[in-house]
Amino acid sequence: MTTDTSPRTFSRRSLLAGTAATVGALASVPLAGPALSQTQTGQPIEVLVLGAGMAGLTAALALQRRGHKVTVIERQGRIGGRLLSIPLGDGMFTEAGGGHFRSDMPLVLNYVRRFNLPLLSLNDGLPVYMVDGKTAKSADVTNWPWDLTAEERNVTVSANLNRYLFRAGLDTHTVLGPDWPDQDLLDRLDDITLEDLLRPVGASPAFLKLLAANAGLFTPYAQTLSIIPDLAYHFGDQNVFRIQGGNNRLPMAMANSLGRGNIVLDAQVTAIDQTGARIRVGTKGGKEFIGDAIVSTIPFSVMDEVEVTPRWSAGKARMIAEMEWDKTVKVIVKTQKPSWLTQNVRGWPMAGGDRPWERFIDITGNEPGGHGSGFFYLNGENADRVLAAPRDVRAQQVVDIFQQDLPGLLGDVVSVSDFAWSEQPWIRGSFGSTPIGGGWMVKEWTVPEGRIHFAGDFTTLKTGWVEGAIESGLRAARQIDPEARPLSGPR
Ligand SMILES: Cc1cc2nc3c(=O)[nH]c(=O)nc-3n(C[C@H](O)[C@H](O)[C@H](O)COP(=O)(O)OP(=O)(O)OC[C@H]3O[C@@H](n4cnc5c(N)ncnc54)[C@H](O)[C@@H]3O)c2cc1C
Repeated sequence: MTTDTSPRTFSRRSLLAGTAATVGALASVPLAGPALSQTQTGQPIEVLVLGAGMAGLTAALALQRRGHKVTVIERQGRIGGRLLSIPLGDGMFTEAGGGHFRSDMPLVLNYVRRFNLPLLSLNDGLPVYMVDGKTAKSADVTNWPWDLTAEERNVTVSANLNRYLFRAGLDTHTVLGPDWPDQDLLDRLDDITLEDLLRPVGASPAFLKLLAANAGLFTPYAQTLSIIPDLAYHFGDQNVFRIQGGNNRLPMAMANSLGRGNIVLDAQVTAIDQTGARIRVGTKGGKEFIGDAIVSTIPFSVMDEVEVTPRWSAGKARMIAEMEWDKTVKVIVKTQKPSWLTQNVRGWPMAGGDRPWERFIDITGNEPGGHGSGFFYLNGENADRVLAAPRDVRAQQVVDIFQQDLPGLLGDVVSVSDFAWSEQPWIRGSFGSTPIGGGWMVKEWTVPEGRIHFAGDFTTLKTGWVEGAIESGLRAARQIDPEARPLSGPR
């Protein structure tokens, strides 16, 4: 067995199709080797990091800084995972994955600052809603045509939500803390949907529909535990940013800092064996790596393609099998101008409704180029409908429905395309989240499996957010070396 750490080029390549599934069944074999891989002797060890997304790169940098030898093994021919920027021409970029950061994301912003990356400012939402066949602008709050209660009238969706969360004993600040939730809250929020939480404290069905139009149609039916941090980001802070030239510049900067020779691309991990004194990792192309500890950021949605020896413990096998993954299709639109601004409509989101287009997000902000830029966000049945349509027309169909519903809002459309997350073989989904009653996973994902430590935004309640990915990478690094730190900024 050899450890291959030879430098690779970072060229894009077509994605490999998945291998035959090798499902890790319930464990019957006890794990060999030490329970934790941390160097009790204080000596540097060799760590294999699986996945070159934000979680993996965070862990790798933090461990390298402590003197450990780190090799990042990445399935794709590119760095960044779900930070994936796509050029739109005229110097503009859109984002297939992570699209924006907020000023209440200290870990992300500190890395952005550390690498001196320029930020664009975006507008937060001043949307138009189309719900139950009725249309109203968010700005015209006094004239909303829906059957809201007296106390829900004349205030925004955000203000209503924050009031209801307060009544339910929550708020959009505390829930973003690293130690949230405590056991009592976890037990309370585990078995209920957001609707179950908000209806008893006064939320009307009409308000819940508007909330869904703003935050995604799945929102009222999601498990409260996993949706609350998501709502806290969307409704707790109004300062929205992205990186000029593409959010993918952040993981690229981290990869450069790590040293490209420490990252092996086009290497799909298919086997992990930790029965021996050292861990062995095999890839689809026949490469083999040896190390003392693993940080795995491989999304659980594709973990069935990895053969682990010994098999996963019962808890890990159940968590991997039961975590729920969204599909999410983005329909990407470039327009001649951001003409919606003249109609007093803008931002994240710019339009929301119970329509097949679901939500349009305006990410133009102060990006140079002069054009308008945005994307439709489609999940669940809306994503299914797009995915079932012929590939060459499916994105345009979404735009056509929107143009009929809200004529003139987009102005002249220059280009339309789509990006479907369920079609990416390296993840086969967009966001992983805990199902109703899945609160037990919150502890499970923090417990290492022998010498394998888990990271990835899906191993946090900040799933679907880069802040969660970074938090998880630091957690895994500290399990290996308690002194591991980010490059700068808060712990
Ligand atoms: C549609 C969408 C919109 C989003 N919007 C936002 C947003 O506005 N703001 C925000 O902060 N976040 C957003 N996010 C979330 C953000 O993109 C993620 O939190 C973050 O990029 C996840 O990083 P990660 O390292 O945890 O996982 P990933 O980036 O998924 O990294 C996992 C890596 O593992 C690799 N891998 C998979 N299998 C193997 C294998 N067998 N062997 C080796 N490597 C493997 C993958 O190729 C990938 O590079 C969005 C995500 C999506 C999908």
